[in-house]
Amino acid sequence: MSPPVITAKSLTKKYKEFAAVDGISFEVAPGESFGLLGPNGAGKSTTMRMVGAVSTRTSGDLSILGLDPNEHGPEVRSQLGVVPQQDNLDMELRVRDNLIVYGRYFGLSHAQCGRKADELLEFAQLTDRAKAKVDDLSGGMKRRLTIARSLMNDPRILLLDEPTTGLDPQARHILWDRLFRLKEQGTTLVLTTHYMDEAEQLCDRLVVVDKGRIMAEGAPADLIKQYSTREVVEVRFGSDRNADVARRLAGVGERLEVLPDRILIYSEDGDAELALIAEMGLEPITSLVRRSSLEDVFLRLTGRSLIE
Ligand SMILES: Nc1ncnc2c1ncn2[C@@H]1O[C@H](COP(=O)(O)OP(=O)(O)OP(=O)(O)O)[C@@H](O)[C@H]1O
Repeated sequence: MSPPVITAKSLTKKYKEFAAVDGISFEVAPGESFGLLGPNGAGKSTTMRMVGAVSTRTSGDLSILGLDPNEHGPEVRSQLGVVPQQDNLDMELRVRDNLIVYGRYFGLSHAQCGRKADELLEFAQLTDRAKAKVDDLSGGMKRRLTIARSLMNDPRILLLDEPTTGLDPQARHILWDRLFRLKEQGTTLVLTTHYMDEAEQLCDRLVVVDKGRIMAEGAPADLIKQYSTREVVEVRFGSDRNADVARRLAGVGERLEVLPDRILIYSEDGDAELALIAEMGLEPITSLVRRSSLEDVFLRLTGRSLIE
């Protein structure tokens, strides 16, 4: 097996006494799509900044492509593509020129920059916007341009911090499609997200992080198998009846989770549990049976919902 492209051991970042990242360890294999899934404030961006060689660690070990980013910052950065949480495109420049200027930073000739920019505009489905002002692009287009820009230096690893936050569903799907394409081409992707569906779609493997620590690690499907049941029944009875109904439901399904607005029943067979609820004479206002997701894994591990 090829050696990992990223190795973190007991990686820690403290701000004064507060550990934003608290001793996390993980490895990323070449060509893998690896995710950090966790709620706001979990320490995902802080981890990404250390991996991206723009922030130094307080303790622990970190190796990126065999190099310590604390000692070889520029060399590490030259081999990475970075898509930050907030687009930081140059608003003064036209779409294509954003790519050209970025390529020049990396020492590409003007001709090389032009060729690469055209290839990446095609990839980002922005060819017909090449001469547009950045300001006139939609949010999804800006994101795609930021990704195109991050690829100008042919990075070996692409770091994406919350790539689709703030985008509408259609724009997210176009972006996911582009990231799938990169994955197929063998680019190593490391992404942070607080969207469980994004993590399930894009990540071969992920770590669930909360309060600076890793709570679990694995492929999305394996995590769901390990920490949840096959199905979940979501029933709403009205928040004033929740506690009372939950008492009566004790023993139904394998496990109950009582949230302020609904009750979750974890079960291998959701329809059977719904039938049981009906037999008990309980009439939910709404009910649905769905597949377990990473949201359920997070709830199980932390007792909290991913998006609060
Ligand atoms: N420069 C800083 N000084 C002090 N505290 C910080 C600093 N940067 C981050 N933190 C704190 O560290 C914790 C982790 O922040 P981080 O941005 O890494 O979280 P996150 O998981 O990426 O969430 P988000 O998606 O909201 O950025 C938070 O509690 C945050 O307030």
